[in-house]
Amino acid sequence: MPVALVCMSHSPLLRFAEPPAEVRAAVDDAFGRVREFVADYDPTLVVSFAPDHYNGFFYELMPPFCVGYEAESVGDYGTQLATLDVATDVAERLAAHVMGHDIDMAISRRMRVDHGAVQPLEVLFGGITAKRVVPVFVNGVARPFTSMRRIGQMGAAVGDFVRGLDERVLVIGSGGLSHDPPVPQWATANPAQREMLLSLTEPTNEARRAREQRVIDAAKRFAAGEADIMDLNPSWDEAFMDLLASGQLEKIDGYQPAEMAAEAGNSAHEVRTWVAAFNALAASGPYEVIDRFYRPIPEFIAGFGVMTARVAGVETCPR
Ligand SMILES: O=C(O)CCC(=O)/C=C/C=C(\O)C(=O)O
Ligand SMILES: [Fe+2]
Repeated sequence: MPVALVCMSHSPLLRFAEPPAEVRAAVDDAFGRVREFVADYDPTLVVSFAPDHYNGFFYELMPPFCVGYEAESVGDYGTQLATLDVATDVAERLAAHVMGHDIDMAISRRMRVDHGAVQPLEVLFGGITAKRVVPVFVNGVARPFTSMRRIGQMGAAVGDFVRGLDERVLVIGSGGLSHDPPVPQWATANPAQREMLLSLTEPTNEARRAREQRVIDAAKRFAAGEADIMDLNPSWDEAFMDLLASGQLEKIDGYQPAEMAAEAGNSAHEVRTWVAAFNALAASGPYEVIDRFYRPIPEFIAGFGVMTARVAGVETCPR
């Protein structure tokens, strides 16, 4: 059955920063095109590969990837607070399928997702309960990271399952590209931050707002050239998107975590979701990229990209 793909950056600053009008218009334009692509395709099921930012997954127990059988959002950065319409039966079968193909997929019967998973659903569907979804967490912030090759294999195993479904599946990859927002790192975290990184202690509204304000303030300083965080790396981003567009996914297998962080920032590991999504699509055959957008947007602390793709030669549009 048909498979289509949307990969897109997310940003906690989407509602809290004002890039130059021309940049905001270009992003809105790209979002408009991707919405049109998805509306034409009219998926019956979404498989969403998304990272988390210590709102649902913590160092107490940090899997490289995990399928949610049930999921609720935490409502961070003004995103929707709701229970997702998880296709539990499909999620269970997906986990069993990939585990049967030697991928040690973790599962959660009570997954929490944050803006990383929620924003694409909001942008594409106007809300997070609009479509049946299978959420797949992919660790993109917490060292150590599994190899990029393994992420590709996981994505391919998911894609192998998906192509056997009697559904119109949209795979989403959320996050990336080059960026280095102020997500605490265990090695340099203070005791209070380590407590936060370790385990879920439900933050008060006040604590959550303070946590968010720290990121919003950092973005303002970054856009003014005053923040002590890594620059965006448009050439790294374009080279990565070139590889995805070329179909040579195996060339991404060799990306090394330390080099990724050094060249593109600590949160560049979120591109793992894109790699999983493209490999899932590629399991259905050679694909073609339909649309590609990229802008380095310091106000969002993000090399901000959007790509859409579908299996080549297969008419995914019902009209
Ligand atoms: O609250 C914290 O300390 C974590 C900060 C955070 O959530 C930052 C998120 C950044 C992104 O999602 C991103 O730029 O991809
Ligand atoms: Fe993120």
